[in-house]
Amino acid sequence: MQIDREIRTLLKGIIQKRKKAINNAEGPRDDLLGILLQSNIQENQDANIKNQGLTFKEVINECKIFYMAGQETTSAVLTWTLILLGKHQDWQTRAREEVMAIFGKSNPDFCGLKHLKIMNMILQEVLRLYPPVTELARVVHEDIKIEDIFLPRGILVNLPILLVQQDERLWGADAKEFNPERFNKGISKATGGNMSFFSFGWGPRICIGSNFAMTAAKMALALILQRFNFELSPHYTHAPIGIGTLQPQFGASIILHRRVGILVNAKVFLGLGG
Ligand code: HEM
Repeated sequence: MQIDREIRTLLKGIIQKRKKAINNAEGPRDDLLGILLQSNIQENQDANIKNQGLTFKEVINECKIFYMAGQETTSAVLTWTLILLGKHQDWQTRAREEVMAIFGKSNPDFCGLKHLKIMNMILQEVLRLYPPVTELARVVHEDIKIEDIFLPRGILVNLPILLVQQDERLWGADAKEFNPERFNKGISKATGGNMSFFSFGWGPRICIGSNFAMTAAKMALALILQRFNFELSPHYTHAPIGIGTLQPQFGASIILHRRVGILVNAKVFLGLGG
């Protein structure tokens, strides 16, 4: 695959540059790439810890995973949030009022983000309706019976996140509608204790970046809400498609109206399609 080759070449260049900097006692060592490389350097230097550190290939793979798992997913959530808030102006207003009450015109900070309850409800609802990862797969390693379902060893089980999270039997008649209010009293109240909301996965392999992703999404959204009113362009066509992550197939045209001073209109194009 050409894209894979290109990504690897690109990453190799970045990694080798950093490795050189580390060898010359320059550049940070305590960020993610620095830590991964430290492990690779030890693997190469110390024969006693062979196979305990990361090989160069593994460092490249980790960088790839973190980019794909971290960047694509969070940007997809932000895209869907802008689409939904562009459509549901009442929730956009509520979110902005909350942001202005907490931060005013100051830059949002980490501490204040924790108090954004309405925004949290909105993001949960976006994650429920448009989970960036739409399904998970698990291989069954030994025969197992779950209630009256028998799963033989070796089969592949698909966990359809998107379908479960829009199932009327679990979420009620308005399951397919955008209603952040359902998360007003938290996730367990919204799910009624069912395992019906797992956009970040579940169990031992649950997403390790979920808090980081929520913080990044809240920060970006707070900055946007402070500065712009926005609406969906009349040209927007609703067509979610799963390619790696769940994306708006024809992109998301959003019309921004600057909030300070004279209103200045700007159009941004998010997601796929152009
Ligand atoms: C809204 C954003 C995100 C969503 C919806 C999401 C979703 C998921 C899901 C569903 C899994 C579980 C995969 C499985 O069980 O097979 C997962 C795993 C993972 N996520 Fe995220 N993720 C997000 C953001 C991030 C961020 C920001 C990072 C890193 C900075 C990250 C890093 C990872 C990693 C490394 C794993 C693999 C964990 C393991 O296998 O033990 N994710 N993510």
